[in-house]
Amino acid sequence: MNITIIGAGYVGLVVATCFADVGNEVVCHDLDDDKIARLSRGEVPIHEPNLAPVVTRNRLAGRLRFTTSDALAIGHAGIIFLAVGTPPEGDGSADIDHVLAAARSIGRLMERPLLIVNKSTVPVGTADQVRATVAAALAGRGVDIPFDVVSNPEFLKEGMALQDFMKPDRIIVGAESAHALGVMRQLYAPFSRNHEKFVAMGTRSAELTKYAANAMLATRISFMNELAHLAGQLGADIEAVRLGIGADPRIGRQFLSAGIGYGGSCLPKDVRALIRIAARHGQHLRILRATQEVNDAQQHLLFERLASYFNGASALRGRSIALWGLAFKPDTDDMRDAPSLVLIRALLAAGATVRAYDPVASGQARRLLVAEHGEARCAASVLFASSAQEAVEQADVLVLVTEWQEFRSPDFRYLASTLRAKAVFDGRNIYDRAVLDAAGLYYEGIGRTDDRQGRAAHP
Ligand SMILES: NC(=O)c1ccc[n+]([C@@H]2O[C@H](COP(=O)([O-])OP(=O)(O)OC[C@H]3O[C@@H](n4cnc5c(N)ncnc54)[C@H](O)[C@@H]3O)[C@@H](O)[C@H]2O)c1
Ligand SMILES: O=c1ccn([C@@H]2O[C@H](COP(=O)(O)OP(=O)(O)O[C@H]3O[C@H](CO)[C@@H](O)[C@H](O)[C@H]3O)[C@@H](O)[C@H]2O)c(=O)[nH]1
Repeated sequence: MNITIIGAGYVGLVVATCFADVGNEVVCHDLDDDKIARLSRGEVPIHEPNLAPVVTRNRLAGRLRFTTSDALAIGHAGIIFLAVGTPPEGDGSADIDHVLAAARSIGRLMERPLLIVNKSTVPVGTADQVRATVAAALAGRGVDIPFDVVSNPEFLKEGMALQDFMKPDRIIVGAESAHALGVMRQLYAPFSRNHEKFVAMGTRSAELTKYAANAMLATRISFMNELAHLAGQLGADIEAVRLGIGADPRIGRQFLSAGIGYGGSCLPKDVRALIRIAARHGQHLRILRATQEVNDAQQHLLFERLASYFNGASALRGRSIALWGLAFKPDTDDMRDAPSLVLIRALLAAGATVRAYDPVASGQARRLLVAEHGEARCAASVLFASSAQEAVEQADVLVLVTEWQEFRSPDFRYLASTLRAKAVFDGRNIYDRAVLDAAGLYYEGIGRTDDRQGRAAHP
């Protein structure tokens, strides 16, 4: 089939690549000249494991093309996916301007019947708005060309995007016509071979399903983070509790890891957007508000622990804090809503300096911090190290922020010899207190047995 994807970001590029890889003729369109130029000459602008070779083989086979021309993109296919950004507005509502702008272009340029498939995460009722926008543009041209609008939210995770798309748990399709549903079934047949993954419903249910899924995931995380505080105070270990409850199939093992709060481009923004959607309908989503409140506090936890360890935030002035990991999770360079930024901002405000290392996200982090603090302040306060080892040299303490594979088994004796205050704060519970004790390092995790939580710990 001929398919067009509008938006070549973390989602659009993966969707375009995977559809091309199963034999479709795909055109991927973006407004960003630089992104399209890089993609057209074979560069993949995001860090996503295993994506680059699949982009390359499909590009070289001629099945995957990139363009900034909306006329070319819209003329290419009978199926057009919208995978543009839906960033948060000031009050947390999802901004669907990019979605509606793409819909207007389609209405202005389409010359034949179309299936318009929305993949962006959008408020309930957006499919109806897309339909109205396209219809208005057609009416403005004085033409009547049939089209359908389908909601097909995406559930891929960054860092695992290719396999999530190629082997999805479910394919949610909200459609109001049997014809649209039939085309979507055919399109997704290669990804749904071994068991039925296709779940058909109305467009509004599909739109809500996306928010409901992310809200549930966020709530599990906040629940575990809140429980971790209790575990720490009671002398229990949240990691043991996690294993214990995760063994119950009604609960399941995934998304129970306590840490420094959920971040990324989706969970924080989608929780806030769903709260706003409900508020507009007079509903106060109590559970979700608590989820967000716990998460906001959790993102500040490591700073509070550090302040407490040094006997007060004012004692952080002049301290050098090493950070391992900047991205909101491993295997991505995405810094959107990364908890590391909350920690860095607080450390800089307290007068500390930061030595940060991330295998791939340092460039994005630097851009964001320079935009916030200016080039000179950033250069004076944050060193972007080129290795994990360089980050800890001359640092007082180490904070593990992102659980990249390469941080899992460090030389603790080396850390004990190089860290001036000989302390490790583990924001992801990946280390074993006994091993650090043996190496002569002070250890604090999140809700671990014997966490002293910084109480007068530093001599
Ligand atoms: N990132 C994820 O893991 C993920 C997963 C599932 C769903 N989503 C949802 O998918 C959507 C896209 O997310 P993303 O992370 O890929 O965003 P992104 O910011 O990485 O990419 C969006 C792209 O759309 C382009 N764009 C904007 N308006 C355009 C227009 N009118 N025409 C052509 N291109 C246009 C931008 O230039 C950008 O390259 C969002 O609604 C997001 O919530 C994201
Ligand atoms: O047990 C856990 C699991 C995750 N996290 C944190 O939660 C955040 C989000 O992680 P994850 O969900 O793996 O990453 P995303 O790529 O943001 O994916 C989420 O958001 C996407 C965009 O909507 C959805 O498509 C995915 O299904 C959904 O998992 C990260 O900061 C993680 O560190 C935890 O703290 N504890």
